[in-house]
Formats: sequence, C-alpha cells, structure tokens
Amino acid sequence: MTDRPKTPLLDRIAAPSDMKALSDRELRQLADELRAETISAVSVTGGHLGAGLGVVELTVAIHAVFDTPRDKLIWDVGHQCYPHKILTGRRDRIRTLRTEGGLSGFTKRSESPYDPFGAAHSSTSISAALGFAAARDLGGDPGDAIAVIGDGSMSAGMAFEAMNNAGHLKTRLFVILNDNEMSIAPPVGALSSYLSRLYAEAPFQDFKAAAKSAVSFLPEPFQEGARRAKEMLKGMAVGGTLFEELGFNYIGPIDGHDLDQLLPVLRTARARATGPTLIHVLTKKGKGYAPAEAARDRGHATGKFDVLTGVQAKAVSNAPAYTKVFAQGLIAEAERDEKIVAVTAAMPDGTGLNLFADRFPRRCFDVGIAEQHAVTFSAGLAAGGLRPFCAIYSTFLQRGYDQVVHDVAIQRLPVRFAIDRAGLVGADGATHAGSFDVAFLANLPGIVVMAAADEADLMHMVATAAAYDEGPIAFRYPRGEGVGCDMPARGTPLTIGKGRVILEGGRAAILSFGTRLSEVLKAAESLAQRGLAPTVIDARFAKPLDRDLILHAARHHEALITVEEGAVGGFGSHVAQLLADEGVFDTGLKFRSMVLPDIFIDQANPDRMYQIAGMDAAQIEAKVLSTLGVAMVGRRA
Ligand SMILES: Cc1ncc(C[n+]2csc(CCOP(=O)(O)OP(=O)(O)O)c2C)c(N)n1
Ligand SMILES: CC(=O)[C@@H](O)[C@H](O)COP(=O)(O)O
Ligand SMILES: [Mg+2]
Repeated sequence: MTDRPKTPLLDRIAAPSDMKALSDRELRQLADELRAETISAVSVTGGHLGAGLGVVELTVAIHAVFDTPRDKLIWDVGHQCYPHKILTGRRDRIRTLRTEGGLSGFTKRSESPYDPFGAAHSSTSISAALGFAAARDLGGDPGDAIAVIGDGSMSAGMAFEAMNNAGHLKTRLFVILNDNEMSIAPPVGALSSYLSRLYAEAPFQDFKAAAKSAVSFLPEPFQEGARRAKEMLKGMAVGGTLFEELGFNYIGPIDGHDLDQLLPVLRTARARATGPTLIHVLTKKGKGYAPAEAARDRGHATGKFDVLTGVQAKAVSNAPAYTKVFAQGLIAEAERDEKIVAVTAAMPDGTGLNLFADRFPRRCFDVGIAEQHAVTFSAGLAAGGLRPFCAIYSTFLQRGYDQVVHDVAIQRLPVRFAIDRAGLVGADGATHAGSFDVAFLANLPGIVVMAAADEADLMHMVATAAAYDEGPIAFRYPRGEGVGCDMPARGTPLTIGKGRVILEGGRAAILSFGTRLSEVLKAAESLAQRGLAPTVIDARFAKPLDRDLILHAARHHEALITVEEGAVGGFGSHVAQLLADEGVFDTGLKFRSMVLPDIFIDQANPDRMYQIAGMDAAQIEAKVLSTLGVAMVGRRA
C-alpha cells in the first residue's frame, strides 16, 4: 500500500485562527510550506524576497501566539509581509503582488483588517504600535500592539523617538527587533555594531543573553514550551542594555528561525508582560533559498526568477539607467574636485553611490536610514567647506523636509540634492512615488530646482550642481532607463535658469519639465501631422524660471501647456504665478497645466501609471487640441 500524499497544512489556513489548532510540530511544517509558497509567488511577480524569507518562522509564531487582527501586528516598512499576507486570507491573490489591481507589496489598511497600519517607508512601526496601545488604554480598540522592526529600520531617529515615548508611557507594547544584520546593503553605524555586540558576547545558542527585567515575568509553566522558556531566561541577568535603559523589558537574543525558541518566548511574553517589551530576534535575510542567501543584497529585491536556478529574467535595454548616469557623472566631477563628497541614507546601490564609494571610499557617507540627518549632515559638510551631493529618492526626501528648509535653505548652504526616483515608480506604488519634491522645494527662497529631460541632460545637471556654490541646488530624474540619446564625454554646466527650445511651432507651446519630454515630442509629432506643430520647450528649471523664454512663448502663442511629473504646486504653478503677475492672462492666453492628478495612484507599470495620470503622449495631444478648441477627429496612428 502506498502512502497517500499529505494535504499541505497551508491549504487548511484561511486565517490565522486556523493555526490555533496546530501543534508546534505542525507549525514547523507550516513554516516550511509558507517559505516554499513565498518563493514560488515572488518567482512569478518579482519583489521583495529576502526580508520575507527571513521572517517566515517569526510570522508563523506571531500569528500562532497572538490573536490577530484583534491584536495589532505592525510590520515596519512592510517589505517582509508576503508570508503574513499568505496566512491572512490573501494567498489566492499572492501572485498578483505589486501588479496593477493586485496586492500591494507592502501592508495596506484598505487591503485587509490584518494590516492595521500601512507602511513602506521605514521606522514608523513603534510609533504606530504605541498609538494603538495608548488608544486601547483610553478605551479604543482592544488588543495588544506588536511592532516588528528590522535592525536597519531601528537606526532611524523615529524609532528612537517612539521608544523614548514608550519608556515614558510604560504601557504594554511589544517590539520585536528582527536583527538580520542587513539593511538593503550591509548595515552601518554604531547601533548596528552595538546589536552585534549584544549577541557576540552572549550568543543565543547558549541562551545567555536576556535582561534582568525579563525574569520578572517568567511564566507559570503552562506548557512544555514555557518551561523551556523559563530555563532560557533563568540566570540571564545581563541587564543594562540600551533598550532597558530606555524603559523596555529586553528579551533575547533568540534564534528567529527556531520555533522551539520563538513560540515559548512569545507565549511567555504575551502571558506575562506588563510594560514595553523588546524581543530581540536573530534571523537571516533570504533564509532557506540559496540564491537569495548568496546574493549581495540577500535577495532584498528581485525580478521574476526561475525557482530552480534563481536566475532572474532581465529587461533588455541599451539605454543606461539614470542612476548610473548620475553616479558616473558625479565620479567624473569628483575626479577633478576633491571637495566633492556624497551622502546616502542607506541606499548606496539604489542611488548609485556604491560606485562612488568604490572610487572614493573616504568621500562617501552612508548614514543609515536617517534622511533627516543626511540632510543636516550635508549642510554641515557644506558649511565646513566641502561640496556635498546628498542623493536621496524623492519619496524619502519628504522625511528631511524641515532640515532642507531650516538647515539648508535658510542658511543658503550649497547642498546639492540628487533626487532619484522622481515621478511615478511602478511596482512600489503610491508610497514610493516621487510626486511632491518640486512642489515642496521650488517654493523655498534661494533654491535652484532642475529636472533632467534625458540622461545627457542629467550629466549636465550634475556638472551644474558641482559648479554652483551660491546656495542649495536640486536636480531630479526618474527610476529606470534613459531614452538612449547621445551622451557627452562630460557634463557642461548649464546657465542657471535657462531652458532650451526643442521645436519651433505655431499656435501652441508645450513647456515640458523633466522626462515627459519624450511623450511631449511624440504628441508634437502627431500634432504636426494635423498641421498643428507646436513649439516644444524643455524648461530645465522650475526655479529660477526662465522668465524671458516663458513670457516670450506665452506672448507669441495662443495656448501654453505645461507638463511635469509632479503634483500641483510645482513647475506649472510657478509658471501660472509668473503669467498672472505679468498680466499675460489679461491678453487672453489659453493656459493649461498637466500635473499628476489629486489621487494616490496604486502600483502598475510606470507607463500605465502615467496613462492613469492622464499624462501620456495621446493625452498631451488631446490636451493641446482641447485647449486650442480643435475637435479630436482622425485619431493619431
Ligand atoms: C524612510 C525610508 N528610507 C529608506 C527606505 C528604503 N528601505 C527599504 S527596506 C530598507 C532596509 C531595511 O532594513 P531592515 O529594517 O533591517 O529590514 P530587512 O530588509 O533587513 O529585513 C531600506 C533602506 C525606506 N523604505 N524608508
Ligand atoms: C522597500 C523599499 O523601500 C525599497 O526596497 C524600494 O522598494 C527600493 O526601490 P528601488 O527598486 O526603486 O530601488
Ligand atoms: Mg535588517
């Protein structure tokens, strides 16, 4: 007689409540199945693989022990939440991750009650969890609040602001520190070294490291696992950890892949904890999938791949990525100017500064996930006589806004902001869209704000920023490949506040700011076929505006249309202000401004996102026609 194949346990889990009936042995099997399912799903969708694989056992243990969604489980960043999504009723849609209409790649309140708090930017989880705990204490939603935060995310100021507050409020709150000794890149900084010391001195294998305060809630031995936990915690009076000094009970470090440690410790903590409690869990990013474990980034983010070989599908393009053009341009400038230095907030590879660091290790600073600090640190570097390039994604620069205003702009310090991922980014969705930087920068007195229309222009903007010492200067460029234009041998500094005329045309002028220029040119071609060839201008500068060029265009055309990859309040708004101030509207100019719509656009491929935004070539053409009052007959081919 042959053994009947066993039904996978995962098939029996429609919700975490189904896990309550499973034995610890079955939970171990469930974890193995969950890991396989996560790998299979990401092989189809691409996405954040390594972080999720590292928390498979932790995810199972938390859902087995706590009572979600009554208990609020908050994943920091949320890039590790795919296993959580599989266990919380979203397995049937897991192969739609990060695609249009599919599941978000992060936690999202509108997606599931098991996602009590959305994320994607880091280091927010402890604040949010503490908010839930304080709300509970004042009669709001009942249940525990559990923040799971990585060692990289723990380095950000916000995490410490939250711990500072939690230690003061003293309410019951769980923080699980998922320490895999990785950020996207290897982690940097004194906190990272401190965490390493915590377990280097008392490795979890010996169960030696735990805090005095953890002993105070040792369990009644309510089952086998808890007795084991008691043994683990007994005599571990290390004490004095940073977390204890901040008012937390500290438990750990424990092996985050060993359910025989995780389950009893979480059960014990849940049964007995009274105040803020930090459980220090050691994990391996990419755990259980050899290609991820072996990768430099431990499989942090991946394209679609073949599960057996780990080989990723590659997009074919001959055009260089903007990020690489920026890095090469900066290296070229830095070869000639030893005062040029570069700053990244935990994104060396994403910003291309890994290349700069290879060439100039002492002139490149990775400050960890600390955008606020990165900006003010850059201000200090500038005040100290250097020429800092602070390279931050548009979306993450939002976090350093007050520093841009207070520390950089008011003091007119020449910090160069290299703003990558400007505009809509695709699969990461609304949380990562670079929609607001022009609006929040160009209103600052004395700043220069540029947008590259193509990769050659980006080279020139790097050179422009390197040569500009009068105050802050920013240049933005999108995620992905350039248009494949001819590249100059090196960048040439642009004249500040001067745009360029690309095409001379008739009734309408299109003022483009940034890489929509390629779509504008397609629209212009189609309009030309209708006998309505427009003037096309690449504005290059949102601040200072090229007043002469814009006013001339406004006065010599029937219609003026601005186009930009940003929200209202940016380039188009500044142009409108200029035209209004100069009385140009009084003469009957037809003016329209094409900006990102007043909605957060969910993930899709970038072209589709711009179509949803109403900003592709056909929609630009339609806007020109409707502005001129020309009927849209005979659609363009
Ligand atoms: C404010 C902010 N800055 C940068 C990032 C980009 N980012 C996403 S995940 C990550 C690394 C997080 O490391 P860690 O918290 O240790 O999680 P792990 O990936 O190691 O599980 C970074 C830098 C972000 N999401 N938010
Ligand atoms: C989770 C996170 O914030 C990053 O991993 C982000 O997804 C990186 O985006 P890029 O792929 O554009 O570098
Ligand atoms: Mg980490």
